[in-house]
Amino acid sequence: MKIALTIAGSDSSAGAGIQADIKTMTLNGVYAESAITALTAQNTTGVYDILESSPEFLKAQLDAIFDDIYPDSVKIGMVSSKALIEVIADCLKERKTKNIVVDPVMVATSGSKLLLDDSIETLMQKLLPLADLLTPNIPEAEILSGIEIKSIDDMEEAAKIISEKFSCKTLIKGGHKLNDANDYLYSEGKGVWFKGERIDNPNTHGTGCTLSSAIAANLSKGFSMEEAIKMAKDFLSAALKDGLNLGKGSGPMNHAFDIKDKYKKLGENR
Ligand SMILES: Nc1ncnc2c1ncn2[C@@H]1O[C@H](COP(=O)(O)OP(=O)(O)OP(=O)(O)O)[C@@H](O)[C@H]1O
Ligand SMILES: Cc1ncc(CO)c(N)n1
Repeated sequence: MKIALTIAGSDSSAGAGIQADIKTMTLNGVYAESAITALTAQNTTGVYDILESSPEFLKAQLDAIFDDIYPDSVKIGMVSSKALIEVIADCLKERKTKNIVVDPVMVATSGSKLLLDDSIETLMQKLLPLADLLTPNIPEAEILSGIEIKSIDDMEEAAKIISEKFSCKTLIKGGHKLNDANDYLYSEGKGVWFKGERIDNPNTHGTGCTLSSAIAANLSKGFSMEEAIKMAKDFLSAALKDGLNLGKGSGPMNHAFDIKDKYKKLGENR
């Protein structure tokens, strides 16, 4: 069995973060491991508190993982402070990790900040150059590229700038902000659009985490970057389409859309 590791924050409502990553990786047929950067007290309406892991404890988690079950791919999500970013960067270099997908999480769907402003520079200098793929949404891509994104042309230009700046492939997600469900990949001098079907579902909590984890899972199974992205988008669309509607805000998707009927009997109320 192939192994994927997520290095990210915990979401107590389990729609995003570590919990979304583990569900996604598992349902995409790989074994999921996790190193937790922070606990968040979070639900569909917002992030109410954050307790960061210490750098020493994050390093201990990573050492335990890499000394024993070596991952075939790594997805990195919420990492809020400089010291944690440095621990991860040092580990990835030392362990010669492959198939690194970085989702440069800055703000949650609910609007809460998940990355400290003064850590963005460290993220750009230390972590992003180690990535094989970056998956920013539009506001994140504006910060990383330094240009404003108001059109499809701007999306293409920003992806090229980011890709050249950090020497990696860059997938800018159209998502809910611009250009529906269409995402743009810039890689080694050429660009390609991934067109998705726009699903009319306000419950998009954790879409970014899910997409990047599914890509990492697919890379660990040996698929090419373009195949991995295409399959990840199909998985995400199906999870959104299932129409789960939980919580008072932007709710989670049903990652288990494919197997829900298999266990239905066991879960039925008397
Ligand atoms: N309504 C939708 N229908 C289909 N695909 C969608 C929809 N909304 C987002 N997506 C897709 O979901 C993926 C994640 O994009 P999105 O812009 O939501 O990421 P994000 O803002 O990083 O997510 P998060 O809200 O978890 O931080 C992209 O592939 C995007 O095209
Ligand atoms: C822990 C965590 N990571 C990432 C996101 C982005 O959706 C979130 N809301 N929570």
